[in-house]
Amino acid sequence: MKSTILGYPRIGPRRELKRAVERYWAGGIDERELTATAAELRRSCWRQLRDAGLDEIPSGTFSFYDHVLDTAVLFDAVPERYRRLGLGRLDTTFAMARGTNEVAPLEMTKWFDTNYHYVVPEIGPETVFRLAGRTPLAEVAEAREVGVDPRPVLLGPVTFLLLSTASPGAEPGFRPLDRLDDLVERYAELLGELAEAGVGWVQLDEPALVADRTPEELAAVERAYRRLGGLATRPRLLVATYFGELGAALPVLARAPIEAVGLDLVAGRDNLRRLADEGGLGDKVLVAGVVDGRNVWRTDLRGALSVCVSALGLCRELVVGTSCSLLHVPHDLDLELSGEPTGLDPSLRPWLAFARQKVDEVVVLARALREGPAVVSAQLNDNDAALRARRNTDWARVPEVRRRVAALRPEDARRSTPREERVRRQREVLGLPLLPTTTIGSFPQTKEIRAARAGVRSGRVTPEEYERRMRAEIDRAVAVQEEIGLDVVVHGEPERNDMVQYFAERLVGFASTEHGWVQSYGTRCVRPPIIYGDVSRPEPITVEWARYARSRTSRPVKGMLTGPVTMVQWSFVRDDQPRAETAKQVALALRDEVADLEAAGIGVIQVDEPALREGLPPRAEHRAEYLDWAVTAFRLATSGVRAETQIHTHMCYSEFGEIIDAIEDLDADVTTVEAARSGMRLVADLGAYRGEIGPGVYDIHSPRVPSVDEIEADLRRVLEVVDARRVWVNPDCGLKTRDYPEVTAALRNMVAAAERLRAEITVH
Ligand SMILES: Nc1nc2c(c(=O)[nH]1)N[C@@H](CNc1ccc(C(=O)N[C@@H](CCC(=O)N[C@@H](CCC(=O)N[C@@H](CCC(=O)O)C(=O)O)C(=O)O)C(=O)O)cc1)CN2
Ligand code: MET
Ligand SMILES: [Zn+2]
Repeated sequence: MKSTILGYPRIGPRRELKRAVERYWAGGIDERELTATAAELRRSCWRQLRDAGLDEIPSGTFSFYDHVLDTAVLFDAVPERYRRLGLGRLDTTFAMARGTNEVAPLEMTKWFDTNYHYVVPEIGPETVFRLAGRTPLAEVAEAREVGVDPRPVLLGPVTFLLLSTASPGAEPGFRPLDRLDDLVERYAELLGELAEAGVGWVQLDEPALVADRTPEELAAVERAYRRLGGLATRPRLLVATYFGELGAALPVLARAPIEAVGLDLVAGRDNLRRLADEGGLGDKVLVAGVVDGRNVWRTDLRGALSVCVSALGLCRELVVGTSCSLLHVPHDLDLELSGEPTGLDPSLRPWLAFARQKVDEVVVLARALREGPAVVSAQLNDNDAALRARRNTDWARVPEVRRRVAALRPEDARRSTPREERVRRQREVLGLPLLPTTTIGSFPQTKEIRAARAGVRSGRVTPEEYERRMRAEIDRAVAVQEEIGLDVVVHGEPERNDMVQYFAERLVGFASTEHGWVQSYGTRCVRPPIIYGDVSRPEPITVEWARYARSRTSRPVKGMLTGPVTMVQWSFVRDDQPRAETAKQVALALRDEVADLEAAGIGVIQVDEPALREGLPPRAEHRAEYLDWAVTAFRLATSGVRAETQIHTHMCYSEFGEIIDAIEDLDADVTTVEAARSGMRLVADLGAYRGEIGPGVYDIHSPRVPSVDEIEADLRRVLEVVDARRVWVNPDCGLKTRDYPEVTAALRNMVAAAERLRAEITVH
């Protein structure tokens, strides 16, 4: 009985990788220096896992940007337009991720239901799969240098193709999965080389199997693993699944000619029951994912042990593992300085485990199984005490918050005036032109803004000086918008470190970290807050900033909040009550903020819900329940306002169709969504949509400035489907990652495009 993890964070405990990559992009260091930093990070990670006593250590979980992109590059699935740039491997990879002046980047989308984004590979009939590099072998050699014989991790071929999109030139019926057999041959080649290098085990990740899959897709899984399992020389194969229940894919893997299956026993609690029903794994190894890779709570070790014990009879051998890669949790709890003003509350610390601590947990569990619980009794008792303290604490429960939630009535989640009447009244008070222009909220987070924030934390900048600088930033953002002629103005969010963390720091029930960084995409990271207790709002959060912005312009100012679903989804949530309950508490805190903004004369209020789609469960059977509480939470937050107050919401993802009814159900007056980055595909779903809608016409993820013609063409496509009186003109998302010069140029073009169209449309 051994211990393992499915993957480890790669940005480095101090975000060393982020800094190095961004310096490389800026021309500050060369490729040699960048790769040296990366190699050192990998080595120190392996040493740490080795010293922790982890039995089976993964390799190949490092990436400069994204592991799905790396898989595409490894198998040479590089679209011709990037190949033509004639760049080296690393720069080609970065060009695919970020674009260049000549070529737009590949699309990027959410990795299952997480806040991690992957780069979407483009696969067509023309793609020639070829083993274009030997990174997995090189990393094995590197790990061996520090005394670790690793288990290379590869994204499995089925998940890789299911996550890919058809290349633009492909015939309408083509699906990337059609290319499975060709791709599997290249995996076979790689497995052969790894075997030759003496690699004992390889992990193939197939998380796509926890979503609903067609019989045809399951047949593809069967075919792929029959082929790979049937190779004469190959390492033993672990097929790892995570983020939920395997369902019908479980028997397929159970009978495949592979040596081990990884099951998520945290998000997929039902996996074991199903496995028992199917008669177990036979002579296969089970990697039992009992330590949660998606949350930061300390594992209930005795509970996890009993899960493992109940699984012992279902497999030949059990390996204790994490439920998924630890990519989704911060590096190391020990980096948090408790007691400092910004630090983690010391009383929370014994309840928590970050990646490094989770490694210790799997090691302890494996020892307990191997040698009996007595040998780790000290750890088990310490764990009991921490869990007991958490259960019995009184500061996580606030009776007033609970009473308020219990007293909610259905009408609290309903606006008192029907949409049509609201539209009429809002039109009167706001007096906006046809095709009103606006932005999504944030303006560039400049170096100066971040330095000011770092300064006020360290005491080098006084709070008064900080406030003065933020007001100056608001002045700047407002002046730019007025000068360009945007109809609904925002304050620009300079005072926010992050749209979730900023609110979390000001709400009771949330804790924030100093170093708890988690990769979101590429070099961009977030510090997800920790919801440990009942949530309430001690005082107004955004009102003074909004009021200030309002005093600087005669145009309507849009107040800006992060919605309850997103606050929950992008935080580490408490696991002692349903998410729905937590979301209601957050919603009520936001409802008060909405009311205060309205009272301060802010007539347009945006409540962002970019995580609404992402939270959708992978299996259809769980979706209605999720959408029900998610929609209710949003409505609780927003429905307390007068008919004249215009509620906006914003979402930045492209798969709009699937949840369009739920979005309609939010009953927001205006919804702005991502569209440009995904080629305005969502327009197809808008036919039946009744609310006002702003499909993004400017892809903010790229430094490219869209031309007036381009924006106009995108708008025309929207106007073919949606009545002009319901169309707004805005970018895909906030502008915080961009610079002022490109933002000004792009917004100018956006306003010009709106003006051109207004001039030709007559509305009756
Ligand atoms: N939580 C969340 N999830 C999201 C999004 C989002 O905005 N928030 N947007 C979507 C895309 N994801 C994104 C995730 C992160 C960032 C982003 O810009 N992150 C910043 C960090 C933002 C932040 O927390 N900033 C802090 C800390 C900044 C910092 O690094 N400070 C320096 C010091 C700065 C200096 O002296 O100049 C340091 O601590 O070392 C602040 O501004 O205060 C980054 O990685 O660079 C953007 C998009 C989806 N998911
Ligand atoms: C990821 S959605 C971002 C919404 C937020 N209001 C912003 O503009 O940054
Ligand atoms: Zn957005």
